[in-house]
Amino acid sequence: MIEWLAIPAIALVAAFIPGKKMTDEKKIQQIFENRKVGINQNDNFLYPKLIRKYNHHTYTTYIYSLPLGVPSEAFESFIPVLKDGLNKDVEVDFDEVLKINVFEHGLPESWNYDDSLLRSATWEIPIGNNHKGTLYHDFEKYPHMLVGGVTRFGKTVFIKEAFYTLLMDQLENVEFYFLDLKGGLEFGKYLSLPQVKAVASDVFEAAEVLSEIVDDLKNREKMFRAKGFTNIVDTPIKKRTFVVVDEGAELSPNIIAGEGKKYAKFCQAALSEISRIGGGLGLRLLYCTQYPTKEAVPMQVKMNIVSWISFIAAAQIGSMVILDEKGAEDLPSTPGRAIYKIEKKKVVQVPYIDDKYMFKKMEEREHEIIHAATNRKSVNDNRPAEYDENTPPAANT
Ligand SMILES: Nc1ncnc2c1ncn2[C@@H]1O[C@H](COP(=O)(O)OP(=O)(O)OP(=O)(O)O)[C@@H](O)[C@H]1O
Repeated sequence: MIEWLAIPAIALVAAFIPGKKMTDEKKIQQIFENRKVGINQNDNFLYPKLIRKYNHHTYTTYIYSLPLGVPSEAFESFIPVLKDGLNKDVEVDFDEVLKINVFEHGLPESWNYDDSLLRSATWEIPIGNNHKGTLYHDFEKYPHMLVGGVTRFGKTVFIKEAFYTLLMDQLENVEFYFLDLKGGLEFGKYLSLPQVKAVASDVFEAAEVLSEIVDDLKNREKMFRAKGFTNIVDTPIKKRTFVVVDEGAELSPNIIAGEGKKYAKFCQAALSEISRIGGGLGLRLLYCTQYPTKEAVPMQVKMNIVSWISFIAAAQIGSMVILDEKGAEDLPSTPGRAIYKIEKKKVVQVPYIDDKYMFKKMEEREHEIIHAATNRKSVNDNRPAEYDENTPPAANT
């Protein structure tokens, strides 16, 4: 009989006798044995078998074959055990074989953003450093992003670095609408930039701005249909419109009381529409919340976003809502530490940026920033005459 055994924790301490320095390879083997990771076959207990080992500059990869019948998902819950046992960062991956990367050094506690991270003329933003380098997110491939995590762990800093990067890389082509529902305190100061079209600071203003965006969406849809376009990335249209929502829960009709309720309902419907059809038409949604509940993240928005970033979550349920799997609740309490997920989860340290740095750099390029809007003429050269830069939305008057 074959059975999968995963006996609850047995103290690992015994495996690591003080004074005796065990190699990581031996420790992993010992952990397999202590945790009974394997299957029982005809009275023989079969463990994963090390088939290859690669030494890289800063980490080692161990590759194991698994006895038939061992479910690969079981290794997900095994990661914290390995981390504790080895006292190192590890990454576990399964692709026919079990791959364990053991890293010599932890991630930096903090690192500063600088302009060398910019990738001019792209829609890529640095997500953060992991053990192998800097990861980038490409909004052309994955147009929308859901950002979660408890308060004070880096959501706003992340949105700012995304905003700064996109602005500096695409001065002539980018425009932003901020639903800055913490009173407009974070992004109101950028309203004078021609690329920032509107900053809504409450649910009423948000409804007004979203109504303009949805009207524009309908115009774009009509124009795409007339021209036979299916996705903006395959057209000559260079303009991209970012709608940034922080904090999404402030638009929940179940949370808002009184008069605001019906505006909130409209906002959620509009955001659902943007997430559903906006991507192909050039809209990009960056939706942030510290309340990962179905009230704060409307189902349509959630279903249409396939790239997620979560800072530390208060509980497993929070991680499940943002990332669709657990893990964010176990992140260290380091501001800027996050899990970025598209198909697979990656732990990163997001670069730190502040208004001072952004203002300084924007001042240095003030002339370009201001004149970028006028240079836009050629951007949408393929649009019909009635659809130009002056068609709505243009809430930043
Ligand atoms: N990437 C980072 N690297 C280092 N420190 C960071 C980073 N991100 C945030 N911090 C620190 O954490 C503080 C809070 O960050 P931030 O304002 O982004 O949190 P938040 O999650 O948006 O909070 P809130 O939900 O209250 O708005 C920052 O002032 C900074 O000191």
